[in-house]
Amino acid sequence: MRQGSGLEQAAAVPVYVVGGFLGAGKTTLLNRLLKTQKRRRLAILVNDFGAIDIDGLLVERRDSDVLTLKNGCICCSLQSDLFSTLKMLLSRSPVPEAIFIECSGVSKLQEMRRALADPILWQYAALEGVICVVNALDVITQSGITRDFLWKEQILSSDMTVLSHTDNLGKDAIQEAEAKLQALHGGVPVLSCANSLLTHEALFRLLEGKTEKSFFRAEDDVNDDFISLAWRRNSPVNLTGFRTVIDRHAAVLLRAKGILYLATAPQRALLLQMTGARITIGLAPEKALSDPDTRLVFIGRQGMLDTHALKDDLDTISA
Ligand SMILES: Nc1nc2c(ncn2[C@@H]2O[C@H](COP(=O)(O)OP(=O)(O)OP(=O)(O)O)[C@@H](O)[C@H]2O)c(=O)[nH]1
Repeated sequence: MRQGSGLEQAAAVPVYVVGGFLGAGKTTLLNRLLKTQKRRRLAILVNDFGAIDIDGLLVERRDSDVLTLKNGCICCSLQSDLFSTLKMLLSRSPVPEAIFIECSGVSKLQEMRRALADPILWQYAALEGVICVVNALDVITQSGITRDFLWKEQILSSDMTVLSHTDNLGKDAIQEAEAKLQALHGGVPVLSCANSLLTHEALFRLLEGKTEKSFFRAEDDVNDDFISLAWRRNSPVNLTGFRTVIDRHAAVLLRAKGILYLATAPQRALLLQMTGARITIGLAPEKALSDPDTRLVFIGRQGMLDTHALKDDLDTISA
């Protein structure tokens, strides 16, 4: 076990980056990995693109440090916050045994690599691997996302891709998705969430054996393509009105998530998840109840999602 604090430690703390497009399943995968790491003292750094911390609520480890960097992207606008948070974690006593960083869905993973390759930082916190979570349904249906520069950048900058949303797919469809990803990013392991190989041991072993990545050049301003709206309201929301507003803007919403209090059950905090056309509303984690407001984040592309119109529409929903 690692002893001592911060700068006196003998070996660098391993850092794992979990990236992937909006709603791909990064938090879900992270929770799954963390469950298998119960005995280790971990620090988890979660980056939410929106101004409200939702992912911090959804990471289930209670006995670890879960820190959130919100309202921007750690690969660019929040890079200095990333450094100061890592520095703070490394100066704790005892230091964490591993650090997981969940990127926002619009983070460029090559930029994350570049940021974490700082030679001073590397002595204390060394990047062990970059995992990119990819929604298998997007790969199979070749949805619009697969033509997106950022979607490809994230895959091409990773050491390993993990296919999510495979649970409702047959074996052939999963193999098709794996083959398409291999064709895009040959030589890099593709694991499926539904695959029994996806144990933490297998995953970490694969990351340890990774080959050095060739440098993938990212365009500089990809993150400027995205825009978010953080919407808060201190009274419950009428579900029919809410659905009408969501339907009106659905075509340009890439992602929506957050905590919702409905007029029909104002005591119950609900978790809204919307990725593409798929919307689910379920019970929110208990810790969400500490804040009685409805708080939602909506993400879309600049020039397509009209955040002012969306806000105006949301504000008019009756209780
Ligand atoms: N059926 C199924 N649903 C999944 C899977 N992975 C994620 N989801 C669902 O997809 C939605 C988004 O999952 P998250 O884990 O929050 O995705 P994310 O990549 O962290 O999202 P952002 O950080 O907002 O980009 C949630 O409703 C999840 O329950 C999967 O493998 N199968």
